[in-house]
Amino acid sequence: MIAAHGVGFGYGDERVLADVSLAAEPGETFALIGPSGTGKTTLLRLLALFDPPEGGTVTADDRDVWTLSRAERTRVRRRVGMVFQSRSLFSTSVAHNAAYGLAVRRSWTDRAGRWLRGLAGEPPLPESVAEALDTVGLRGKVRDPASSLSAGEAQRVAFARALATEPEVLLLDEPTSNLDPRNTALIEEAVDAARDRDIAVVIATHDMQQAERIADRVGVMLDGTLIEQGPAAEVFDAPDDDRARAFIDGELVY
Ligand SMILES: Nc1ncnc2c1ncn2[C@@H]1O[C@H](COP(=O)(O)OP(=O)(O)OP(=O)(O)O)[C@@H](O)[C@H]1O
Repeated sequence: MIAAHGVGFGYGDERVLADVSLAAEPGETFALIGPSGTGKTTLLRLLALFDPPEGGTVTADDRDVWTLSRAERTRVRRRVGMVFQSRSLFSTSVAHNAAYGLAVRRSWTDRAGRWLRGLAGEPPLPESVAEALDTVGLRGKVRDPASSLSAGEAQRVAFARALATEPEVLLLDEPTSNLDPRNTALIEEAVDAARDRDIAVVIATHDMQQAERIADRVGVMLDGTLIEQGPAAEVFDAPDDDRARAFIDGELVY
């Protein structure tokens, strides 16, 4: 649904992305791997429509999103969920945090919004919120204060918040950095569950083993360029590009 076509981007004088093309396909996990500072987050921001590209286009359903009206672009943005590296939760309950994205996206006057503002009495939680909390294994903690969660649980709530909006595209920026193996496994299971629901997942990760575990396709990013992309098995086993091979073999140290 969302695709970047030859996009470039820079911060001030620093050019960060050059001629990058990537399409998020439904029911597929695309892992963006590469050393720190090579532009993975910047590319995710373009796919999330936070920033317009400088050169190239970002399309949704084959339409250049930056030529759409603001209202149309907002509608496209609502079809995209994003989980950032730093998990920022409100100091309210797990349920409130998990429902927040849904309420903002739909309307503050629908059931989720009314409930969030304390107008709808006790939950039943909106169904997609309950399902999302199930997916990340936190249904049992709906009433707990978010401040009582471990870092791993907090990241799982952030994931549930994005999933509860029933996005068509899920953009994940290092969702398991600094997490223990159990929380990492739970997030990876949730990524697989999202993919199985036909969501297009794009995940930036430093963790090559993680990419091997969960990705259908892989893109190797170096110095702001996707130097190699293709089916995970092909990229890992026989990359065409020498620098991609060196990075995958752990020889390219930044
Ligand atoms: N808001 C910003 N203002 C100025 N420079 C920025 C900004 N965000 C990122 N950069 C620079 O752009 C480059 C690419 O950063 P980016 O965060 O996209 O890389 P990354 O591959 O995601 O890195 P990491 O894996 O460490 O998250 C870096 O040199 C970074 O310093």
